[in-house]
Amino acid sequence: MATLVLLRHGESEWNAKGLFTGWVDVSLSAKGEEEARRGGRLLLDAGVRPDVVHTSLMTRAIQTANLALGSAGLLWLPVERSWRLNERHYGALQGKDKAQTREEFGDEQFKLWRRSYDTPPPPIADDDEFSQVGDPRYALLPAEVMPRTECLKDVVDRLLPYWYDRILPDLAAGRTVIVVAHGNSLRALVKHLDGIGDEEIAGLNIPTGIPLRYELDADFRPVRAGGEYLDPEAAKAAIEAVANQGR
Ligand SMILES: O=C(O)[C@@H](CO)OP(=O)(O)O
Repeated sequence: MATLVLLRHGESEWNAKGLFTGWVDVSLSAKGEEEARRGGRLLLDAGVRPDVVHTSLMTRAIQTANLALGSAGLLWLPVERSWRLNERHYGALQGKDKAQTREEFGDEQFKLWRRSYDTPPPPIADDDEFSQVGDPRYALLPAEVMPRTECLKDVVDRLLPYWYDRILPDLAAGRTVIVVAHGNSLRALVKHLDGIGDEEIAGLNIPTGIPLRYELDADFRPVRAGGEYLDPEAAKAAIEAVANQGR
């Protein structure tokens, strides 16, 4: 049996403003910092002690990992970071207000862009102020791999190599793993873990800052579908709030 903990970063400055964020590298809000610290205390209270942390290359996930692990007394943990755990690239929607986008394009299109499995938003132009082309952290990424937009399916495709090559070996070695990432990169991982269908995944939302624990069997399949939030009541309300963004 292996233990895997998934943690979405705390509220970011752009979550608070209701903007599509994607690969734009915004920081946590003060509330998000507190959520991250609380996430660490939840780990401590539940007796979950990760041996290794995996994060994306994005500041909000790295800050969350540091704050959560700091409050759990685990700031020393070995860490591995990868762009493959980044948030879904939101294409030309990056920097746009969610409520205004919904008003301008209608509920159907808004839902498709936000939660459908295989409809990406229009690509972002390389000279857009919210493009990541030229960002030094992606300098080693081959040009043809650098996304200009992504749907959830694209995220599954770029995340799974990291799951199989980097995370599974840690779990197989008996390590408890914590993955600190993003709403949509974690939706992609949960879809894979729980075998959620392409239609059904539209209804799944991940709250900020609340650890989600999975016990995995010998085949690295969840013992209990959906895992277990370490604060189920808070998770319920927060999931609802994510689902209702843009309304
Ligand atoms: O803007 C984003 O990058 C994501 C996560 O914050 O938003 P959504 O939940 O709308 O996919």
